[in-house]
Amino acid sequence: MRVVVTGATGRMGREVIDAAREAGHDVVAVSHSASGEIGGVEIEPAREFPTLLEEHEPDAAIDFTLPDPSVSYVWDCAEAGVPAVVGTTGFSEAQHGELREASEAVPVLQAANFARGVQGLLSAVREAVAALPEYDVELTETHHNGKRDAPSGTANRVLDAIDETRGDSLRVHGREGEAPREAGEIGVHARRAGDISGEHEVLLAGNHEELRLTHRAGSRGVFAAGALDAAEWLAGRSPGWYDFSDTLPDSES
Ligand SMILES: NC(=O)C1=CN([C@@H]2O[C@H](COP(=O)(O)OP(=O)(O)OC[C@H]3O[C@@H](n4cnc5c(N)ncnc54)[C@H](OP(=O)(O)O)[C@@H]3O)[C@@H](O)[C@H]2O)C=CC1
Ligand SMILES: O=C(O)C1=N[C@H](C(=O)O)C[C@H](O)C1
Repeated sequence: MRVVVTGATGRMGREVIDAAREAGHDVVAVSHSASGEIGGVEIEPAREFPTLLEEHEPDAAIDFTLPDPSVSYVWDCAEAGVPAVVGTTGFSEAQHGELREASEAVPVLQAANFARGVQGLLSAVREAVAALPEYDVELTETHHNGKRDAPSGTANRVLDAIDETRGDSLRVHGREGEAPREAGEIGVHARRAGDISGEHEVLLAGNHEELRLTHRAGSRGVFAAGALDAAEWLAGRSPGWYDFSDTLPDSES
């Protein structure tokens, strides 16, 4: 497969380039800030992105950047007919709308988390919340100190899954001062420290007991591998909006 990787010098960009090269894929690395070489691949300037898509005719583009450049890269993919895998998080509703609009022209797969275990976490959370409707729910996510968006994209996805199961909840982001817990609210806590790849814990408590559902990514390689799997799956699909769960085995049936 030939992949174009944007945000080449970022934490995830580097990881995807290394994983893609290791898997024997042909990589075009794109950066808005750097030149030279990365992971043994020559860096191409972001301003040339549309031309690079035309020249290299990649099977897919993989983007882990920031919301604004991500939307712009996906529009270029739509123009060039290149499938786009988007791992970037922190989009506004309007930006999400733009990605969806672009997916009318090309296949677009956006996922807040490319770790397979997070799909398991989502299923387990839905089941637990349905089985324990009266229990208090709190969500804590922990990431490295360079992360910009909070709560994480995955945390928002988990919160949406809870709401899909038990109806819209009040999300309380941290607590300070006089802040008694209200029935049904969900406390959301974002911790930033060191180089933690990503941890999400959903706590359900009631009836003098606790249930903790936790996903912990052991390294960023997990996300890179998932994004590459998604790119292989997406290449050659019809235009449309896809989810990472669509790529996993039991969704093909
Ligand atoms: N879905 C998932 O599984 C995962 C998602 N993420 C998400 O991926 C995103 C990136 O994370 P991470 O790699 O840690 O972040 P980094 O800050 O390390 O990398 C982001 C990169 O984006 C590029 N960039 C920044 N500003 C611009 C701009 N104005 N125009 C074009 N490119 C720009 C830069 O690369 P360059 O200068 O080379 O262009 C930068 O290094 C985040 O939203 C994060 O939440 C992270 C991990 C897993
Ligand atoms: O920024 C990160 O690092 C991560 N971001 C994603 C998110 O916002 O959920 C996924 C993962 O947890 C790592």
